[in-house]
Amino acid sequence: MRNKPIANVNADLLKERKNCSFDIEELTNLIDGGKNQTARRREIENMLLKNMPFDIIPEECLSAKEKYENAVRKSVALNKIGVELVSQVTKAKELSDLTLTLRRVSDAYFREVTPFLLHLGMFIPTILGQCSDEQVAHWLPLAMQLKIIGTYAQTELGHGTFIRGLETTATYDERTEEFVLNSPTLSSSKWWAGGLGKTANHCIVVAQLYTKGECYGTHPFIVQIRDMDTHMPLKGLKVGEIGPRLGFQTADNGFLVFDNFRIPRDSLMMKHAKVLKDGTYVKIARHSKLTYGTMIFVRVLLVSEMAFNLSKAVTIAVRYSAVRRQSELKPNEPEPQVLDYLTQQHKLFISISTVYAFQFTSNWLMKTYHTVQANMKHGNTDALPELHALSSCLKAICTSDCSAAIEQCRFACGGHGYMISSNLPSLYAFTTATRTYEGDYTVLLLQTARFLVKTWEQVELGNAVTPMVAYLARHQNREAWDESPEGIIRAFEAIAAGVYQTESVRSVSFGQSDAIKDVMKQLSDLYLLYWSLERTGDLLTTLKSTLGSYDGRVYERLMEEALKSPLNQEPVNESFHNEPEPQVMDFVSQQHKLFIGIASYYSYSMTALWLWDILTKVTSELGVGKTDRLPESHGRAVFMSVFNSEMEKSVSSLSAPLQAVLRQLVELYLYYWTLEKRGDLLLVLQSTLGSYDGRVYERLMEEALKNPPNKEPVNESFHKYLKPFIQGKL
Ligand SMILES: CCCCCCCC/C=C\CCCCCCCCCCCC(=O)SCCNC(=O)CCNC(=O)[C@H](O)C(C)(C)COP(=O)(O)OP(=O)(O)OC[C@H]1O[C@@H](n2cnc3c(N)ncnc32)[C@H](O)[C@@H]1OP(=O)(O)O
Ligand SMILES: Cc1cc2nc3c(=O)[nH]c(=O)nc-3n(C[C@H](O)[C@H](O)[C@H](O)COP(=O)(O)OP(=O)(O)OC[C@H]3O[C@@H](n4cnc5c(N)ncnc54)[C@H](O)[C@@H]3O)c2cc1C
Repeated sequence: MRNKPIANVNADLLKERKNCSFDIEELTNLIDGGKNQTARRREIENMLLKNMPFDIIPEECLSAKEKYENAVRKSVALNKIGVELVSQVTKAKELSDLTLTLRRVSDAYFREVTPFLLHLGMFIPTILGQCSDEQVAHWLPLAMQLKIIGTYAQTELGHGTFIRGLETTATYDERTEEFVLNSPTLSSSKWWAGGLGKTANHCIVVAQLYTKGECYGTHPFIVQIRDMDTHMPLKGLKVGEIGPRLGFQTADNGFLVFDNFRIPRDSLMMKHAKVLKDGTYVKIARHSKLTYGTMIFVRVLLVSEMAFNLSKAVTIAVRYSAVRRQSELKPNEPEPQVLDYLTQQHKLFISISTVYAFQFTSNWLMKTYHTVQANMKHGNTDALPELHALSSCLKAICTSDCSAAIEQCRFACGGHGYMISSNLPSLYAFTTATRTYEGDYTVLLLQTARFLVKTWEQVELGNAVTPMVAYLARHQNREAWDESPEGIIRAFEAIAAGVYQTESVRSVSFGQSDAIKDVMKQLSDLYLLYWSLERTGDLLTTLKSTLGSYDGRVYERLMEEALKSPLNQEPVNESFHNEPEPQVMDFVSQQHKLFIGIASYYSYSMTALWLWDILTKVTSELGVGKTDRLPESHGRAVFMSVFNSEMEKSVSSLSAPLQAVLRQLVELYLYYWTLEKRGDLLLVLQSTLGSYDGRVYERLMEEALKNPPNKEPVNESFHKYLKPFIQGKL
């Protein structure tokens, strides 16, 4: 499809393409996984192009209700073709290639996401990973042919991260051989599941399993929630749409509340545990966390999702940068393409290399995932902790880097990048959510840290560890890892870039031409160099050590540090008397995210007052500098010094405690910005989360109930599209 010559191509773009040092088709084959896969992808793309309805009015110009209905209309058309194609496939590998192609092509039809994302991304994988063989035989064909539409409802108003804290209960009633589902509190309302608000008629519900008076922890259940004919919510359920959000606007994320809702015994997904008719609980799993399997799978998928989304953003930004000309550098000469500015290349090229870093790592991670799954089928769960640690940190880093890089791509497109039609805002809104869902960034990094600490203990005991973390043993050897720049960078490369380097080298080592190898090597080097420079600060603090100080005062420093510990500030810790659940505010990582916002507010207010008086002078000072780093540091220094001095002037008349707090804020601001470069400021609250009375869950539910989609129990798109589709009449 892309091979056809296109009329009226911008001359600058043509020129750039002519400059390409390698055969583009060869690289396309490499990305697709081979010539045949490229041909198959193009065949499917062409077929979809012929058969898919396009938008008549741009999606972004529709109302929320119209957006949803339009998304259902397009999804149903796409699903029809998808189901047909899937039914022709006989081999597992063909199915996974086809699914990936459909996933990629489907993105061309949605500015936002399809309400079927959770059906495909989590409902079907959970059936495969959590059901017994008999259950798979029953549910999978229904789900694959979209005779039922499902979602995954785990998160509640009160708990998302801490799964063990979920409050929804499933209590077994042996008289009727049913489970009774209940939402005992407001905070136990299921919240967020995609497709739940209006589309799904089935739902995987994660609930605390009770039988014979004992709680056995969280388990997944497969539950019908809407009537198959009328689509009305079943009796005993309150279900609706949660309200507008940053992105995911057409995903109809929903809430679900249970009131003595009864489901058959075999609704429990029984691969890893079952409840017998008489209520006896039988554990089958060899590892206690196997019920978390779908999350690992989606974390693995997300690495390739991020590669794909960033590849779209950087393609947009690079093409536009080739077309866009700005600023007359020499009189009477044409303005340069913005792509020729070094600063522009600095913004963009790292994203290109990041795409490849993510894609190669993702291919490797998916293979690792399948190997671990195959071993687990034979009863070996040894590699699961490492897979969990790997998928956690790779998911956290790639989602975070991807959304930051997409923002850079938007900045690189100037004002036009802010237009919804550029697609950059929607790509950002989609990817920034991935940093939170399927496990919050910080929480997942802490899971990996936990694994590394345990591994370190093994290393110290002299025990063997897996190849991926063997560097921990090597780095006990001071010769291999000294504090010279080379030593530090060596350590950093080994830790952070090992997979990418080896995988990219392996993938391009045969078959590929020298031209492609050169480009891949350049991208790989750029990625390594960029991150060793960006994170030099992190690497240097590795020496922030009581043991490794220059003066060798090891024992004095150990004691000094011990005395600073907050645990030593009170003789008896309150957990001796009771064990409260921590507020997330108590996590230092959370305070790190929030307190700088308060300090910044004061800094900006003080500096704004001061700036007003001496605007002219400062404007000329801010103009200095040839790169963006220098003026950024200059601006930051102005904020710091003005904040410091102006605050000092204005606090002298205040009470001592208030003075102390304000001075702490100054210190925090200064200290934070020596470590970080960015921070957020929320000046106008208008927020369900930040209300003065702290009634967060009540306000979230109140707002959700005001949501227009909840004013009608069944959306008209059910009768128009969904029902005829499910009944095979479309
Ligand atoms: C035909 C049509 C065409 C269209 C085609 C389209 C095709 C579509 C295909 C693909 C689509 C791809 C896109 C997918 C997008 C999907 C969208 C998803 C939307 C979002 C969904 C969600 O968010 S669902 C909810 C997710 N929730 C979370 O992730 C919660 C995060 N919390 C946790 O994971 C855990 O609670 C925790 C890890 C943070 C803590 O758990 P817990 O308290 O139980 O454990 P401990 O901290 O006490 O640790 C105990 C011990 O267990 C280890 N451990 C923890 N987790 C795991 C695990 N998962 N596996 C293995 N081990 C685990 C932990 O390390 C500890 O080990 P120790 O040895 O004791 O140290
Ligand atoms: C667009 C979107 C779609 C979603 N779709 C679904 C879905 O389909 N199904 C579903 O079940 N869920 C879904 N979710 C929910 C999602 O999985 C959770 O929001 C996510 O897991 C984060 O949990 P939380 O909201 O409880 O965050 P919290 O845990 O409350 O996080 C708040 C803050 O506390 C910090 N924190 C929490 N615990 C710790 C700790 N132990 N140590 C240090 N810091 C900590 C976090 O880092 C974060 O800064 C979706 C969410 C979004 C945004």
